[in-house]
Amino acid sequence: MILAKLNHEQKLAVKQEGHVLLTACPGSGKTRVLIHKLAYNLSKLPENSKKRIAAVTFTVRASEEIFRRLNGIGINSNNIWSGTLHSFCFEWIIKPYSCYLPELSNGFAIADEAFCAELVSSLKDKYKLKQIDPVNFRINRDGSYVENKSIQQKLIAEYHSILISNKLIDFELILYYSYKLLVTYPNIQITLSNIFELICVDEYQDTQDLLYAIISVIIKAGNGKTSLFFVGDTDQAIYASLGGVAKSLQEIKAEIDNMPITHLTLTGNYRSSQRIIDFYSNFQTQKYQIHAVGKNAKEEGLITFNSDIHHSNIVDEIAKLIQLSLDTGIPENEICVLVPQWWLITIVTKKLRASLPGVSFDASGLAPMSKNRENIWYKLSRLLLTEPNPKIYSSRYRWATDLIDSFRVDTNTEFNELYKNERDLLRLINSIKSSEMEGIDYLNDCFDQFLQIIGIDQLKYPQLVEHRNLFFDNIDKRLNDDTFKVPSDIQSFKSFYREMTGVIINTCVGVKGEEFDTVISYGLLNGYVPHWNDIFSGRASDAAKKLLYVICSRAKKNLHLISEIGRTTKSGSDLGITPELKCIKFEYDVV
Ligand SMILES: Nc1ncnc2c1ncn2[C@@H]1O[C@H](COP(=O)(O)OP(=O)(O)OP(=O)(O)O)[C@@H](O)[C@H]1O
Repeated sequence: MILAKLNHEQKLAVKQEGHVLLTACPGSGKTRVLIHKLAYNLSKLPENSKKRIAAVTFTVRASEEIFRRLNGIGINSNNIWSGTLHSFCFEWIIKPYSCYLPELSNGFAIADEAFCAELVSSLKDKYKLKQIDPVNFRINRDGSYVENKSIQQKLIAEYHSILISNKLIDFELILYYSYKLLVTYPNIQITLSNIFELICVDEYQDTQDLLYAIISVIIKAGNGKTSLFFVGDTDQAIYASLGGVAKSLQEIKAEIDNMPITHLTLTGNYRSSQRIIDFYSNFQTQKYQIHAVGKNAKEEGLITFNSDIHHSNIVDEIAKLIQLSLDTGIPENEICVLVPQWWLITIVTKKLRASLPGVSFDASGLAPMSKNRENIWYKLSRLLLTEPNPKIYSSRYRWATDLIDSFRVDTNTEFNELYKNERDLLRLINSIKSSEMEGIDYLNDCFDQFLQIIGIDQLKYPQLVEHRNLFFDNIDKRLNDDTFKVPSDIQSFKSFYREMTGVIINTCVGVKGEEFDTVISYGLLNGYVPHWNDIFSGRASDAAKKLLYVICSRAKKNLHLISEIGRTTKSGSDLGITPELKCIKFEYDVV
């Protein structure tokens, strides 16, 4: 029954036992298989089993989507853990076992990105590096730096020692310390392999070496008890310059001591028209035919490429294209505008809102509080900022569990008997209201009311105060950062948690795995796509092809590509059209 909506190949993939590597083209149903694999394996767990199934995703948005979809097919996801690799490591390794590491045994918090960026900037000045000089902060399995230039290495060493002396860890340290804890203490490996009967990794092609290292240690400790399910597409590997490695079957096998892995694939694309597929096949690195098999297969749609528009007119042009789709009956949330750099999201959204006042827009990913995800006040704020609604009941229930756990860790006490279970806690939180209009004032007011009702004097718990200060400091920095121009009113804060119903504005990385009737992508210029980092690291052509492949394969029917003119480098040279796009011979439509 669970598998009724899958084709034969997809069913086989779900039912395949043991370790599996599933690679297939865009739109072939990899995510669908992953969701059903979780549901299928869950259905086989005995009732009241303590076993867990993990789904490690590339973005937080993707893991929320997993829960939403499981909920949609009526699956109780209590035994599923899903989140990014960093949250997996933080929750299952760092939090429970940090006392074993001298660097973390006196307490720690996750460093805010803005704090790290400021620190790196001042260290670059100190070490006489230019602000644009890249520094690779990744750490190898043995603790050495991936970065090989000696000045940069000194900078990283000082950066780490400042973080540690401030009891802070960044994302790279979370991964490295997790790996170190795992290999130093085999009991942790064994415990995790006893907990997890299956570990799924989505978009494996973009994960970094330490992911393979961490997951394979757990798989090996399980010695057959824990299965691995890797899902991805090497043509969509767009993180190479940021450390992503698409390992081959042989390499993955070697990671798990040559245990057998079944390599499966899926054929056919259920998402896009054949015309769109034929267009983006130009950017394929492995040549094979992709056949459209879904309901859009025969759509003609529109495929346009504009390389004449001046960048000062770009918003009007995008607005025109959005209107064009709306006029053909495409709903707002089936239109996506892809910006070349994430900090442009809020600026472009603001301008488009002014240009199309009757259209709603959803700019995701820039919530001012999103950098505090492990902070207890973040966990409380997302419950305060969302309305009780049956559609998100299971998410809010999960967030309440998370809040109860964090409260226990931060205060060493339990919630008042009255609010000890999720339902009572949610009822309490739903009853809290504030008339404050500014996001920060609103949250502060709600936090105070919350503490008062549960009878907690935060001053008695230094960790609560420390985390509250950190939470608001981070928001404050984000709001005051001119680059982001994030709005500060409470409605904007709340809008980050609303279900997306408007035209989506995001980056290519932000919409990995998603699909839209119309995709509009601008900034297709050498220096943006591919990014300078790719150009400097000698991977320009490969990176450009893969980015274009991912961008174009999000579209079901219409695709509008723009390489605007008039954009320059800091030194004033013109940015040219991405060469891999420029050389394509295609009969574009004219609109
Ligand atoms: N067997 C099927 N029958 C009908 N529709 C399907 C089937 N399999 C997948 N789809 C639909 O095809 C679309 C693409 O599926 P999905 O997102 O799982 O592909 P994917 O392989 O993960 O794509 P990408 O690599 O681009 O993320 C979705 O709308 C999905 O619901």
